[in-house]
Amino acid sequence: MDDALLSIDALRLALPSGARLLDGVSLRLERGRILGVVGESGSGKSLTGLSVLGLQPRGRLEGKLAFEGQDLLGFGPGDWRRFRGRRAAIIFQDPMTAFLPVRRIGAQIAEQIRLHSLCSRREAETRVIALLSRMGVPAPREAARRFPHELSGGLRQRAMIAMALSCDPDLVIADEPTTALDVTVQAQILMLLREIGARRAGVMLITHDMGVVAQICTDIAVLYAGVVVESGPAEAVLRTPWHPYTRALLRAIPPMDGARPDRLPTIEGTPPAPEARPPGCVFAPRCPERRAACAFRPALRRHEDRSVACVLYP
Ligand SMILES: Nc1ncnc2c1ncn2[C@@H]1O[C@H](COP(=O)(O)OP(=O)(O)OP(=O)(O)O)[C@@H](O)[C@H]1O
Repeated sequence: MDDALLSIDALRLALPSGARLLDGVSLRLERGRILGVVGESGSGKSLTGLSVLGLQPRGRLEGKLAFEGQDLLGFGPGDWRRFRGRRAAIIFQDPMTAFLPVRRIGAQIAEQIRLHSLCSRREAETRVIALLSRMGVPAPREAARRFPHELSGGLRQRAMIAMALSCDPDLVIADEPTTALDVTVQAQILMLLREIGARRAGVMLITHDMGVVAQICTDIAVLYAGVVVESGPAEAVLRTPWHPYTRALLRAIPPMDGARPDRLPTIEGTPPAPEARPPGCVFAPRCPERRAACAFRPALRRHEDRSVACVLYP
């Protein structure tokens, strides 16, 4: 039995229309590790995170999705209610999506605490203040009494992280948690994520920012068109990327020192969106046959053409 905190194997998600959004995602996350899930827009990062919490769009989800060896695909509504918040929590990019706009922040976090643990209203309120304070929210008592729109973006984000951590989840999925924040607040949020990892929880950090990944991740999984094309310890993937797509992603980061190129290299061969692929077309990011022809885009004719993938027709 696989005893990883989270183990995903060949996960596929297809919409009723037949569009394949995830095409074989495989990754593992151990306790105390921070796994950076990277890839360009539309590669399936968020859907992978949402699937772990059973929040993916309606469609056919196949493969293996296990939490501490327990099969998540067999979960019923009651299992998901107990699992979400208590065992696993998600932090979104936009905290306004996590909070109800018409209820005070503190009341919403307290409700989450009371949903998963037997404690009085007063105990829950005390825990909310402690949590907000641990997240570095100044004047936490006052902040708890505010409505979401009355807090700055950075404070709202911390309040959402406080809510996500309120029941001490073993797994935290952070989906672009710092994208909308200025660099100082970004650094503080990354420190918080690092602390969560240090407390033996597992963190899945979904981002397109390789700089963030290099700063705090212990492991990396690179997604491309719904498939993990490369994964491994962060240092190894960053230092000696194996897949051409990973290499292209790293080349696209603006250099911090030395002369800047006039133009950053772009990534050729962005795969067509799943819904745009013709029926029967197989997307093969790891095609071992280097001579395989790609009929979809002229730029992708061969692997040698700096392309990162090929699309094969039956
Ligand atoms: N609810 C949905 N219904 C239909 N298609 C969807 C839905 N959610 C996402 N998709 C499609 O699935 C693919 C992967 O989306 P996903 O949001 O996981 O990408 P992502 O890698 O997180 O991108 P980004 O970095 O822009 O958030 C995209 O082609 C997207 O259009």
